[in-house]
Amino acid sequence: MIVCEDLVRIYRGDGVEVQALQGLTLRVDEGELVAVVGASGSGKSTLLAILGAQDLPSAGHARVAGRDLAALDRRGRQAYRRNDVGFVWQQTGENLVDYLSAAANVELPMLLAGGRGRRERRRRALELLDLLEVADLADRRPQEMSGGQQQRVALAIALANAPRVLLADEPTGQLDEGTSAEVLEAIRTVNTELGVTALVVTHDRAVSDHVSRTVQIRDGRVSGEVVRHGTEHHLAEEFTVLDKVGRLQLPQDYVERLGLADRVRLTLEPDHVQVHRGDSDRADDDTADDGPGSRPRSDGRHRR
Ligand SMILES: Nc1ncnc2c1ncn2[C@@H]1O[C@H](COP(=O)(O)OP(=O)(O)OP(=O)(O)O)[C@@H](O)[C@H]1O
Repeated sequence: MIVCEDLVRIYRGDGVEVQALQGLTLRVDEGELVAVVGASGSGKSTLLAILGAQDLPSAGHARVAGRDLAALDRRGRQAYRRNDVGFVWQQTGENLVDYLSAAANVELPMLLAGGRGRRERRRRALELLDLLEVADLADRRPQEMSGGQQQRVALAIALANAPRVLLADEPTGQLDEGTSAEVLEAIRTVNTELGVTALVVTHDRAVSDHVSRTVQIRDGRVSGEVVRHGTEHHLAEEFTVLDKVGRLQLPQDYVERLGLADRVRLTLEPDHVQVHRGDSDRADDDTADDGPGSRPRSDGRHRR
């Protein structure tokens, strides 16, 4: 449903060049709920602006719901943004028109798209508000709601025209921890109940608890992925750069988690290299048939 291939976005200005995306590749299947997590400045908003057809990549391809975003003209972009994707932004106030009730806010995108009568618009608005557990607030205006309630209404607005894809930029950025968890669960509800493919962009790593897959980005490219099985988190892979002389930098969380320090032990396997703590036991110490070129023991002494 979402395919990004080698996306590059370079901002130029005042003789300075910023490479916000540096070859980002990402696939999200239909019906998936995926989080993109990265520190400030890692390129999250740039990615979302491209996926939202508000910006174009300097190089690479982006396809959403079967549409090549670079090929859309102005009308095509408008239709895409109105019908194919729904957005939720960080600023709770930005998602809602402050002088309209929650229900009228949800009806507005349907009114702009045309095709649905007044009763049908109202029926759908109430149905969506009900799914998001804010049906009792249908007649309230934004300032009469909490931040979490506003984000639930914002989700209903984003889904009003039944988009195939939901894009959320830091949807919990202004909320406390508990409310954030509730809003992320609400996104999960619409993902499972309506089958909408959802991409949530955030700096909050706790999002991994609420999505099936978390993609990490660093310096404008994908640096790793966490896949969730039930309550278990499995770090699927992490990418790093090997320099010309063979040095590589291990991710800090790997170093901390495994207590790697100073001297580490490398073992060459047929198709990969393992990295162990320098003081760890060698699994094969007792069984290995020491051939020529015996390796140093973990205590630094040679076997023979
Ligand atoms: N219009 C622009 N002109 C120049 N540089 C920009 C522009 N927009 C973003 N950048 C730069 O591109 C890089 C990526 O920015 P981006 O906003 O995508 O990051 P982000 O991960 O969303 O950060 P945050 O979490 O702080 O919003 C940053 O170095 C930023 O300064």
